[in-house]
Amino acid sequence: MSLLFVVNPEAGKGKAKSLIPLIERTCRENNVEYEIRQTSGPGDGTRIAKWGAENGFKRIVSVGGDGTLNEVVNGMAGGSAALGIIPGGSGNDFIRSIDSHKPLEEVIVDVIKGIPERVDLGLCNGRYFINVGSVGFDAEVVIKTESAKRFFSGKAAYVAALLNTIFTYKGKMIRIEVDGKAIETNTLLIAIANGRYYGGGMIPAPEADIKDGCFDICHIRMVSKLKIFALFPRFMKGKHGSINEVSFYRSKRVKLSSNESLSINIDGEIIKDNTAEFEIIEGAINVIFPRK
Ligand SMILES: Nc1ncnc2c1ncn2[C@@H]1O[C@H](COP(=O)(O)OP(=O)(O)OP(=O)(O)O)[C@@H](O)[C@H]1O
Repeated sequence: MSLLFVVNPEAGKGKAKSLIPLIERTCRENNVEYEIRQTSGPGDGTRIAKWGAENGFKRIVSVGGDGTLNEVVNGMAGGSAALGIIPGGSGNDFIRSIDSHKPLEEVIVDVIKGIPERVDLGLCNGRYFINVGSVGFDAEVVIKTESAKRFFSGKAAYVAALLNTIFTYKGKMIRIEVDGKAIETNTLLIAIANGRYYGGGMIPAPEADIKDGCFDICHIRMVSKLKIFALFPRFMKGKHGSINEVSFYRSKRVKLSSNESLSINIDGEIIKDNTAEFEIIEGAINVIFPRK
């Protein structure tokens, strides 16, 4: 059996790269053939994973955060190789949905010995995602965090972006088509969830299941700034369901459109478009699960 490790050397401020000696040692100890390739910039994870899928690697392993994982997924979707995940980024939200809280050494052994199981993927405007797509407040926070990184590091950049967004975000008029119904409303955010956790462990859709063939969709209508402060801690814990402005849907497809350009957050990466068409692709990828 051959494994390909796709390592983003920049992920987690070098954390993913620092795992290379441990990966090499664990593979040698387990007598498996392996190859390690490092990404050289955005998009390279997709290219390397595609190359691996076309060249007979049975297991392709993302070593980085959710951005690297998204790129690897886009390179191997539709093929028969199984996806392994080693958390080495600053954001490692998807892996929380497959419930691995083991030490990294054991995670690497799991990637070698774990059993692959079919998991759903989302497709948005032609691009695959494995975790969560969203539009609105949280996508603005992602954009602002990137700019804040010029002045602050890590968590401080995120907190600065969050506060800035709370004070400046005015809502987005979005038309939402789901299950043959359409609503148009001023929206705080809409999250289209395959995985259960995003944005550093927040829980937009507490019932989301990566194997159920459906998205869990959380829509929150625009609320006052004061209410955003009240809502936020509940959203973090997935306890926002009883709030009036919150609605949940479960569906295989959802279409969002607006007269303005929408910032669409796909597994933490932003794309811009006036429409976002989401479709679930049931059992589209084999993911290696940790051994019990
Ligand atoms: N060699 C490289 N240099 C710079 N960026 C890279 C390199 N290789 C990959 N990338 C980009 O790094 C991005 C972030 O990676 P990832 O999300 O895995 O790590 P992270 O540490 O969790 O990052 P962040 O928290 O900043 O999103 C990816 O979208 C990828 O395109």
